[in-house]
Amino acid sequence: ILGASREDEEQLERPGTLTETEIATIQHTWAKVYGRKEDVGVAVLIRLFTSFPLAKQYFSQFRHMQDPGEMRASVQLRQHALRVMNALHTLVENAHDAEKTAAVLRTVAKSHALRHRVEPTYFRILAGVIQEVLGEAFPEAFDAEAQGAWSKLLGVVYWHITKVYGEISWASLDNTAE
Ligand code: HEM
Repeated sequence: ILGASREDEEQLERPGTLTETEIATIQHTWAKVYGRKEDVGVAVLIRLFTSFPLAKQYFSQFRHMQDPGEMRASVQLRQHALRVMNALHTLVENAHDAEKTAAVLRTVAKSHALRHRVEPTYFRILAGVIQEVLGEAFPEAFDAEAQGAWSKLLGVVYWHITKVYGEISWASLDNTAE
């Protein structure tokens, strides 16, 4: 999957803009999630790192950890969990503002490509994990309609991230690394 991903990313179609109803659904469900942002964020990252252990490689302080209990105690993991949740919060609050959305995601994409050197595929994987964990943690709120709206929002996130990775020629950076 990892090897094939780069071509898929280049062919990504721009997702449609969110409708008013979808934005309302996202903001309504997010209010519940955000009330428990630290727990939810940590649960998302633990799921990411246990289901996709290679995703840990980028984190100096827990790349060696196997035990979810040990991960839970990692300050670096908790910090990144909160950063992801805070960024999502900004995106949800500004769902009507396409420029703000693009600007937030540009900053994230640039630092992750240039400084952290994260393969863009992990953003798609993380989007799937977020959707899965939110659906499990809030089954009543995340009905089929909410799942559809969230999948569209996360598609928008991933579209922006891969667009910026493409602009800074991630692929050629990657080839010349080390
Ligand atoms: C929507 C998804 C994500 C958001 C909003 C996000 C956000 C952030 C933010 C705000 C920071 C700190 C500031 C910076 O360096 O830019 C950060 C750091 C970092 N992120 Fe992410 N991130 C996301 C996904 C990922 C993924 C998928 C990975 C790797 C699997 C990753 C790996 C890292 C690493 C290694 C750091 C540095 C950690 C440290 O120095 O403690 N991020 N992220």
